[in-house]
Amino acid sequence: MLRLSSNDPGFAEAFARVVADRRESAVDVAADVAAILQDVRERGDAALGELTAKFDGHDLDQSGWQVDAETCRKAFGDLDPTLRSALELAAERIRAYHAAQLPEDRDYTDAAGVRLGATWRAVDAAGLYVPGGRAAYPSSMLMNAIPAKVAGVERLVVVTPTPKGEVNPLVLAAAHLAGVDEVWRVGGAHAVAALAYGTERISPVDVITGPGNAWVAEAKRQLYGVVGIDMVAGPSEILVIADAQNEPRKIAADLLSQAEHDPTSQSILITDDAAFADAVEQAVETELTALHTQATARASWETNGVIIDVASFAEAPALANALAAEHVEIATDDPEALMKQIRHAGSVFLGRMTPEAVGDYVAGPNHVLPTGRRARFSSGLSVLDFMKRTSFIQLDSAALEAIGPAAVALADAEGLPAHARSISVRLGQ
Ligand SMILES: NC(=O)c1ccc[n+]([C@@H]2O[C@H](COP(=O)([O-])OP(=O)(O)OC[C@H]3O[C@@H](n4cnc5c(N)ncnc54)[C@H](O)[C@@H]3O)[C@@H](O)[C@H]2O)c1
Ligand SMILES: N[C@H](CO)Cc1c[nH]c[nH+]1
Ligand SMILES: [Zn+2]
Repeated sequence: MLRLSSNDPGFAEAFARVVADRRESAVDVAADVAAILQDVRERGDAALGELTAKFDGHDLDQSGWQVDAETCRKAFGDLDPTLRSALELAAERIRAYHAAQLPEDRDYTDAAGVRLGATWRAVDAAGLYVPGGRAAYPSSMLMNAIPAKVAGVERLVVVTPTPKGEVNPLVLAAAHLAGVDEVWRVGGAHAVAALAYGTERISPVDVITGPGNAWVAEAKRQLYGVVGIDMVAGPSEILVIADAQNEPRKIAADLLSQAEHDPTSQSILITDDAAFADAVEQAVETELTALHTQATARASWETNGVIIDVASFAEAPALANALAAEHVEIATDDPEALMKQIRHAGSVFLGRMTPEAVGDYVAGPNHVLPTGRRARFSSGLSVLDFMKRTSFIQLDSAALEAIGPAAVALADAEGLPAHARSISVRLGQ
């Protein structure tokens, strides 16, 4: 864990190093991933089977490549009632939030008499990555599948690893609840490759969404263009901006909530009170001992944790914008004032009673969010990631008379006479 103070003479350089390190390629997996993608492209299911045996420790021919719909339905039926209600509440809130994102088609005639518009259509097939290496993620099943359903995608294909061949029943129950069509028991970069290229068993998809570790995130990044991707959603990150009015143990718990995801996860605290910073540092130690995910959270906190004390919160927005973190929690008296100045963040959590973890499960907005400073140019997963827009144009002869000559002039200037001709022949020239 790194302690920094904005009063220190070397602060600017030290903070610049923190910003430069905010990439999941803290482990550089690009070359390994490129080799895996090529292997799956060339050898299909044979490669997928071998890589699953190597990384997840089971033989797909023995354990089964796919989980059928009846098994998912039964997993849902067998759920403990409390867990079923929790899953249903999460699903309802996620559905309601995403339904409001559905875009409207446009169709109008402008002043020149030209009819213009755009229609939104869903992709035919979506590949949904549901992580499952260190922990199982039924919540990510809902966060991927519900927006895809709302968008109107016809084929929803889930890939999810089942380490040692063990399937998590809540993940299957969530697949049933969300209306997923196929569940394949493969994970990692190889599963993403299978979705993009297709294999003997898995038909390719048009868009791949969802979160994952460094290998999954890098595979999506490299496959962009072969398929659509939502954005790069890698190991989780949290930036907490908190004043001394908070209880240190609560802020410590918030920092560890993301540290426990992955040893390469990143948790940062900005505070305006050095004594509070000390107290949170101590509280993290106490909280860590209570977690069964302690080893991962400790590795993450020790390697990537940062506590920055600033002279005033007026310094915080610039630091937050440079970090462009996946999650930003603002636990101060006037969170709104700081939020207005934060331009780059995946999602912002306002006030002392809004822990980031509530957004991971039940708030409604999507928890699949850009990491590695990509909130500078990407947004969280939405219904629009499963849709694309087609524009349309219609002219009558009066409209063509109005705007056609300008097009002819531009086509001539570009040295493209056939373009000019296709317009001028209709203008009677
Ligand atoms: N940004 C977001 O929106 C968001 C949301 C939820 C979860 N997450 C992140 O998802 C990740 C989940 O990670 P996870 O590991 O538990 O599950 P995962 O499913 O993402 O990855 C597990 C798979 O990685 C592959 N793998 C592991 N080691 C490998 C190696 N050395 N070489 C090649 N492949 C290897 C294996 O196939 C394994 O099945 C965490 O980093 C978490 O922070 C991010
Ligand atoms: N915090 C993760 C996004 O970075 C989402 C998640 C799912 N389950 C728990 N947390
Ligand atoms: Zn989380």
